[in-house]
Amino acid sequence: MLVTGKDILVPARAGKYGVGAFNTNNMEITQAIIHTAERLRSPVMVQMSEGAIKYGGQDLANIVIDLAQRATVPVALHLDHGSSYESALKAIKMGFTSVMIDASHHPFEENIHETRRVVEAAHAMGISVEAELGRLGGIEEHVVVDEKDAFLTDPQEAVQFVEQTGTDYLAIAIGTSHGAYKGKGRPFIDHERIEKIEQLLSIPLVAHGSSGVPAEIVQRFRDSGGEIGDAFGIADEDLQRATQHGIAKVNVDTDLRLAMTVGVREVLKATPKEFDPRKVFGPAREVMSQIIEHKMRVLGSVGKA
Ligand SMILES: O=C(CO)COP(=O)(O)O
Ligand SMILES: O=C[C@H](O)COP(=O)(O)O
Ligand SMILES: [Zn+2]
Ligand SMILES: [Zn+2]
Repeated sequence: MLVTGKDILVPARAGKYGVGAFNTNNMEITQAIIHTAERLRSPVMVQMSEGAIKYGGQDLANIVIDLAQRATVPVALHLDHGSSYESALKAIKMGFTSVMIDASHHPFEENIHETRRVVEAAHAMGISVEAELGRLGGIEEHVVVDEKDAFLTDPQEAVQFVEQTGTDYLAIAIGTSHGAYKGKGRPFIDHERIEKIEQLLSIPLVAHGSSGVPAEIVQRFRDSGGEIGDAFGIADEDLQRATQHGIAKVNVDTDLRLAMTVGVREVLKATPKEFDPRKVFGPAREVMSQIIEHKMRVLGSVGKA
């Protein structure tokens, strides 16, 4: 069933488990996400960035909405990294049930102002809101953030931010970063910071940049002709600890990008004469489903629907 992000994340925070928020860019990724959630009786959030909206538009949003409405587990359609009030409102008009306003690159007061505008409008329409405070490294939807410019979320500032904006859930910078290169080796996750924020805030917390970038998928990517450097993701143990301390929404995009691409590359490498799109793109769904299942088991959302 199609629900709001709050309907999914408030129980997750209370139940001390995480819910995967998986980015989609096409039908096959959407099917892998929602069918796996259905099979494992797990709530799930399907998210589209502004780039995905540009790529798939209302066509793709409608695929998500239709699969979500026909699902028997809770599914939210979420705008990932919305860059403006207008972008958030446009997503709501498209049928999104949760929107992020990411004004974390603006000065604190401006972030508050922009976020509060979106909260007031979204709440008037019964839609949930995610905001962000602090700055991840890596590449975000609209800006490249050099590691030196990244900064972790200040717990006291987070309290003030939530009080003044009314956001339903808050993305915090805790050491994760977007993309396949999250640092040399295991990224450092500031669990002390998470646990301080957990004590001060009762709303669901969000971890961006939470792909695990599994070595097995990276190897399959290389073996099927892909080129990738020293790729590292967040460790399962770090995610499990974070979900015990307030992290309820866990964002995953890179892992599905790698899995989808591995699925396609392996078909094209093994059967160079193949040109049936169903045979080229279809097998990737299974590769993605395995990644999604692993994440749902790590986060503890299996059976929580
Ligand atoms: O944060 C994300 C989407 O908002 C995705 O992070 P990854 O790049 O680690 O998948
Ligand atoms: O955080 C960003 C997401 O991974 C989406 O990235 P994208 O803008 O390439 O779709
Ligand atoms: Zn951001
Ligand atoms: Zn993100």
